[in-house]
Amino acid sequence: MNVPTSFSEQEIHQTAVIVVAAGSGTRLGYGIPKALVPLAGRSLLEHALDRIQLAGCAAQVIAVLPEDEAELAAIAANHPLRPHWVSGGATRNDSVRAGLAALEPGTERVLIHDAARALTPPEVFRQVVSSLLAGAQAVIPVVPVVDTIKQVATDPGRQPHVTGTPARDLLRAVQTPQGFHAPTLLAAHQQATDWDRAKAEAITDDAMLMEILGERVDTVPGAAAALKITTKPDLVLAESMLPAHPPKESPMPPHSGGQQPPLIPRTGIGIDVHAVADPAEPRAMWLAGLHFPEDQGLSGHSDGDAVAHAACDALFSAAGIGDLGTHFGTDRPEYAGASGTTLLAEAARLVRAAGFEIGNVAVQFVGRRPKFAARRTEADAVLSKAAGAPVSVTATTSDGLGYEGAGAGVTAYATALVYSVR
Ligand SMILES: Nc1ccn([C@@H]2O[C@H](COP(=O)(O)OP(=O)(O)OP(=O)(O)O)[C@@H](O)[C@H]2O)c(=O)n1
Ligand SMILES: C[C@](O)(CO)[C@H](O)COP(=O)(O)O
Repeated sequence: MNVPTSFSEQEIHQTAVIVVAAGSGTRLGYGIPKALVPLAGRSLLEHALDRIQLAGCAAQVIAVLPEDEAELAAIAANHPLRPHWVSGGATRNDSVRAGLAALEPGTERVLIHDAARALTPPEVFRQVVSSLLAGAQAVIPVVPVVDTIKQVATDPGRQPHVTGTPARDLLRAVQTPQGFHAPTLLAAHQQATDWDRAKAEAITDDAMLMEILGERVDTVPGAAAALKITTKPDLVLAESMLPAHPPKESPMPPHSGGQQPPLIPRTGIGIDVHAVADPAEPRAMWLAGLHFPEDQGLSGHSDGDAVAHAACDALFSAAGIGDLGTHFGTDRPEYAGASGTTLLAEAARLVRAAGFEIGNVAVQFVGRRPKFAARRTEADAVLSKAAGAPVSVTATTSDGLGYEGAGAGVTAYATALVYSVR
C-alpha cells in the first residue's frame, strides 16, 4: 500500500486519535507514570504526540492521563498539538472508554494508540487512516513474529504443557495505533459494558472486541520502532533508535528518523497601565527598570513599572501560566514595592520552570513622560539582564490624546515569544 503524505481537510476533521497514557509503568519500575518517563530528554507522551503531529491525519487528539497527574497535564497543555485530555481508569480498557467518551459527536474514524509505543512512526498512523478511508471497519499494524509460539495449558498444580504450535507464518504481533470506524467501535465497547470481569479482562486490545463481535479486522505493516516500551531494556532499545542528542544549545528536541516536528514557538501579549501618582504624594519614577529622578512616579502596589509588568504578563501569556495577578497579586505581600526588574527576573524563572526558553520580549510604552530616547539602550540592557533574554523597549506619545497625552498615566504593550524545551 502507498503511504499517503497528506489528507484532505475533511478527512482530518473527521478523524481522532486517542492516546492512552494512564498506565502506571510498574514493569518499567521508575516509580512515576510511564508516559512521564524520559527518553532522550523528552517524556514518552511528548514523543508519542510529536509523531501524531507529524502524521497530520487527525484534528482531534485526546490524551488519557492518570488521574490528578499535574505534570502530564502540563505536558499535554504545552504540546503544540494541544490535545484534549481526560483522566483514565484502572485498566487500559477503562482508559480507552474514557477517551471514547470524550470524542466529538460525528467523529467518523478513531485511532487508539498506546503512549507506551512512543516512537511509532508517522507513516504507520497514515497507513491506518488510509486503510479506514478505503473502507476498512477496523485496521491494525502488525509485524511478523520471530519466535516460535506455543499454545500451553495451565492446569492447576502442574507444569504448563504445550498443546499446540500455530503456524508461525500466519502469526503477527500487534501494535498500535489501531484504527476503527468510530460508531462501530463505540457500539462494540457499549456491548461489552455488561460482560463479567473475567471476560472483560481477557480483552487486551480493541481489535479483539471487534473480532468477538464478528467484524473483519484488516492489517497494515507495523514498524520495529513501534515497540511497546514495557521494561528497562525496551527503553534502552528505543533510545538506540533515536538519533544522537542534538547539541545542548539547540532549542530543537530530539526526534526519530531524522524528522523534526516543526518547532512552533508561542507568543504572548501583556498590557499594563499605571496612573501618575498624586503630586501631593511624591513617588520615585521607575520605568523600564530605570529611575527617572526628574519625574513624579507611577502609583501601584509595586514600583509601578508598567513596562516591566507588561513584559511579565507577555511572558506568562506566552507560556500559558496565568498572569501577573496569579504570581504577584496582593495575596503575595512579599512583592509589595518589588522592583520591575525583580518581578521580570522571577517571571522569566517561572516561565523556564514551566519548560520554556525565552526568544525575546518587545515592549512599547505610550506616555508624555519620562523622556526616554536617551536611555533606551540602558533600559534594554537592564531588562534583558533581568529576563536572561533580549528585551527591547520603544516609546511613543499619543499626540496629546487621552490620559497618556494629558500626562496622567502610562500604558505599556508587550509581546513575548517562547519555545518549549521539554
Ligand atoms: N489503566 C491503564 C493502563 C494502561 N494504559 C495505557 O495503555 C498502554 C499499554 O499499557 P502498558 O504498556 O501495559 O502500560 P502500563 O500499564 O503503564 O505498564 P505496567 O503494566 O508495567 O504498569 C500504555 O500506553 C498505558 O499508559 C492506560 O491508559 N490506562
Ligand atoms: C494494544 C496492545 O499494545 C497491542 O499489542 C497490547 O495488547 C496492550 O497490552 P497491555 O498489556 O495493556 O500493555
